[in-house]
Amino acid sequence: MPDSTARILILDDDADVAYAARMLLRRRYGDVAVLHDPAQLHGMLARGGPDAVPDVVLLDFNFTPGRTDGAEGLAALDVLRRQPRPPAVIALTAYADVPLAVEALKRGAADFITKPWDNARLVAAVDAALARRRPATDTGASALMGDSAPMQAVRAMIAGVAPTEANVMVLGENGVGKELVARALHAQSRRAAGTFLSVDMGALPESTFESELFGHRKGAFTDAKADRAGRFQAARGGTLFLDEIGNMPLPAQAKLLTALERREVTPIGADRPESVDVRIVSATNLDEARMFDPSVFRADLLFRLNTIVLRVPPLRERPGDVPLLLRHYLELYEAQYGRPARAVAPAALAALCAHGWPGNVRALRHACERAVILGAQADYRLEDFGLAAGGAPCAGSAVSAAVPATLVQMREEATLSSLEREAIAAALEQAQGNISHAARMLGVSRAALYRKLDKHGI
Ligand SMILES: Nc1ncnc2c1ncn2[C@@H]1O[C@H](COP(=O)(O)OP(=O)(O)OP(=O)(O)O)[C@@H](O)[C@H]1O
Repeated sequence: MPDSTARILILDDDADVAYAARMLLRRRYGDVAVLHDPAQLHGMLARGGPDAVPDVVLLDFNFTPGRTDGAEGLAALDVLRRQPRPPAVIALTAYADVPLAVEALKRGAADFITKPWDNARLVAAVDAALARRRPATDTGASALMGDSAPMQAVRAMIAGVAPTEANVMVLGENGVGKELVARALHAQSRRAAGTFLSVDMGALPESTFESELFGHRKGAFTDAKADRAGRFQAARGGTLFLDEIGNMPLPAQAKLLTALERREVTPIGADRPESVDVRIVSATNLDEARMFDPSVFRADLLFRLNTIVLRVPPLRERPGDVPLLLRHYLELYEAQYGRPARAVAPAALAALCAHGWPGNVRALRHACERAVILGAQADYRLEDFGLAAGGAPCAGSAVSAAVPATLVQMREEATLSSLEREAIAAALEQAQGNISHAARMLGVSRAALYRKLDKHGI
């Protein structure tokens, strides 16, 4: 498949060769640049920024007339391989020089091609190099399900905004899929091969905020036993997802603002700042009126973060997505628990589509898991999902009982782990999918609850 976002660089001193390669490749790939001298490569890399390093480099090995030892190309290859996100390099050699090609492969080239090349072979080599460099990701838009008009609009907006460098603020209630949207933005961006790092801003204690985000130097404070990179440095070249941004204390907001304004951070104990190249995607479940309240959020920080605002609609505004999501999560849990595939009874499906879903897709997911475990009929009935008509959990259902009551319902086969899982599910139900509230109910931090959600696959 041609990749219209791929960036290719041809580094060859022979203008005719470079022209021919460019004409061939620009029909398939987004951006095909040509340089004639390795010295120009240094200039390009020194400029920095996410576009400085291409995805694939077609690299000639001899530049000075009369030279055939390949040393200039090998030196350029070493420079490229030392980049934080090195491009895939395809060695071009005019001499069918096998020892040189082998040396290039040993030093990290992805492939080699001899000149004059076969067009189909060159395109295949570039495609293969790109595929290896961009790992397939299923956490992007494909995981963001829903064909309703509002979700199609969200997807179209992701596709439009992702390739830009604009900071994006994702707004929406708990459980609507804000993190999935952030991941899709990253997966469809030019930074896709870089890191996607998620930070729960609401859970960062004020005392360690700076060290967590910006890093510290050994000895900067009593516990600083070694240098430590912050999240900004760790996400270099990638996307930093600042989740629950609306829960940040005001002093922490001031520090974040300074970092974003200057595009540099100073680790605690360091005497000079470090520039950081990250794209910021942030998210909050606060509504816009709250975000514009200066006692909650600094306006100057808000304007830095919300260059683009992407609203993810609550599930009740897109009931057309409910059948697809039900099918997806029922099948997922049927497979996980080894239960037979069952259909949702028509009356139950109608009621589930009309349900308010206050905890949004996360609550639907939990309801599906409950139905798979507890459903005892040939098809799923409404009561299997543990929901009441208004959107609140059904009174008297096991998972909607208060957390301690759930814990008291000790069954013979119950393990500590299964009890923990039930307690978490019950707390999430009661908190209607609000992670902060559920964490408070369970007496753990949000970060700890997220770890437990991961552990239990919730
Ligand atoms: N459109 C969707 N398709 C499939 N699964 C979804 C979708 N939206 C959300 N989910 C699932 O719902 C759960 C919650 O999603 P996510 O964490 O992205 O929501 P959130 O808005 O970031 O929540 P919170 O505000 O509570 O952090 C996850 O299990 C996610 O996989």
